[in-house]
Amino acid sequence: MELFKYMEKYDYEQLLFCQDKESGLKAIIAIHDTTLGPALGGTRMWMYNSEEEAIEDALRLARGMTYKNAAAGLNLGGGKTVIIGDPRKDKNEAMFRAFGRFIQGLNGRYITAEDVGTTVADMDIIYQETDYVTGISPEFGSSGNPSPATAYGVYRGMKAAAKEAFGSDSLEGKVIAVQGVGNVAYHLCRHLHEEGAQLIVTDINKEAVQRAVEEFGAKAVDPNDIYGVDCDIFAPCALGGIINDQTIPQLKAKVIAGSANNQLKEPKHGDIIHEMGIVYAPDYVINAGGVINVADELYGYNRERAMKKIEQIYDNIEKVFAIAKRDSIPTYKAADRLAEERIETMRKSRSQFLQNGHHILSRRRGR
Ligand SMILES: NC(=O)C1=CN([C@@H]2O[C@H](COP(=O)(O)OP(=O)(O)OC[C@H]3O[C@@H](n4cnc5c(N)ncnc54)[C@H](O)[C@@H]3O)[C@@H](O)[C@H]2O)C=CC1
Ligand SMILES: CC(C)CC(=O)C(=O)O
Repeated sequence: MELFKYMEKYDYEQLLFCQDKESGLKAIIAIHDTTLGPALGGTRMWMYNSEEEAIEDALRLARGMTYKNAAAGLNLGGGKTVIIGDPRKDKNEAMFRAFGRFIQGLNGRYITAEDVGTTVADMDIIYQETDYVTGISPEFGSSGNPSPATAYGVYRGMKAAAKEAFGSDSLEGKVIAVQGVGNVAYHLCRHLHEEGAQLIVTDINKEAVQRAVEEFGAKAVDPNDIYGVDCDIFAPCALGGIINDQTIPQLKAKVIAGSANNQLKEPKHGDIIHEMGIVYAPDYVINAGGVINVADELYGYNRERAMKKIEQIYDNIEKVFAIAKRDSIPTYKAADRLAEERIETMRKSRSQFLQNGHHILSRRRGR
């Protein structure tokens, strides 16, 4: 990949490579856009097949955070970190302390949190080195694990999508196929079960599947079979790129609404599902509950205030559908328009984030 060419194409600000031999840290921090404020986005730890794959993931996820934070109405820009390694074997305290010092060196341009492969315990270690970390333990007055908040936002957004597709936002009796029943989807399934939905689940982790079967009466299917099951709603809650040339012809759902980041393999797949009449709730709008929750820590965490904002994901999804109709475009493009319009409006009145400017972080310093 020609890095500067790619960064120029999508207007990235900064890409950092952080290495610490003693602890084995190999981290890539990507900062996409700080027009709205400091870049906030989680840290993913994953066994990438190559450094190039890790860089691509960091860049793509960082840009997604710019759009997610903008569409959610947060005064935050977009960034993300990937750490190369096996989260089950390669973690150690020194690694996250070293990573925390690298973040501190950015002086507030980037704030981290959890993502796939990292936990509240990891954020607590990072917090020993820097204030620019969220999703830390409630014992520190913070919001803890963002997954239940993400799940609640997806549940609210799914209701809005159901209203668009079926004329009612009730999920009672709806058949919902959930791909991946990890941290987010476990809580999502709980909300759906409580509302009387019928669940079909899959996961490569058999224990996770068993838990959903036992607690929510879900029916289990093999991972390859989830796309073609008879259902009303498909909820992708594992990894990205799963709406693609191979999976689209199998889909029977009328709605796609789930937590996974970067669900569309390529933009053209958003066009294809639009033409098929599938109501797609764009990933970064529906899965913003976690970032809304951790971002509230920057004001001194208030759960009630955060949950109120997460509830509004229902309205944000409705806004996206309205723009899609107004401009006769697919919903994934409408979401981009919502985010870009907000960034452009703000760009006119402020430029890059300045730590010593007046900003939410200046309120946090006195904590
Ligand atoms: N945790 C959060 O608050 C947020 C998560 N997301 C996104 O939501 C998705 C899920 O996140 P988490 O629940 O935190 O991750 P997780 O790692 O706890 O759950 C993902 C689950 O998917 C399963 N899985 C992986 N590959 C699979 C496959 N091919 N078929 C079926 N299952 C498979 C895993 O075994 C795991 O149980 C990710 O894409 C993440 O980036 C987005 C916003 C916030
Ligand atoms: C705090 C995280 C849930 C934010 C993030 O990285 C994401 O929404 O993907």
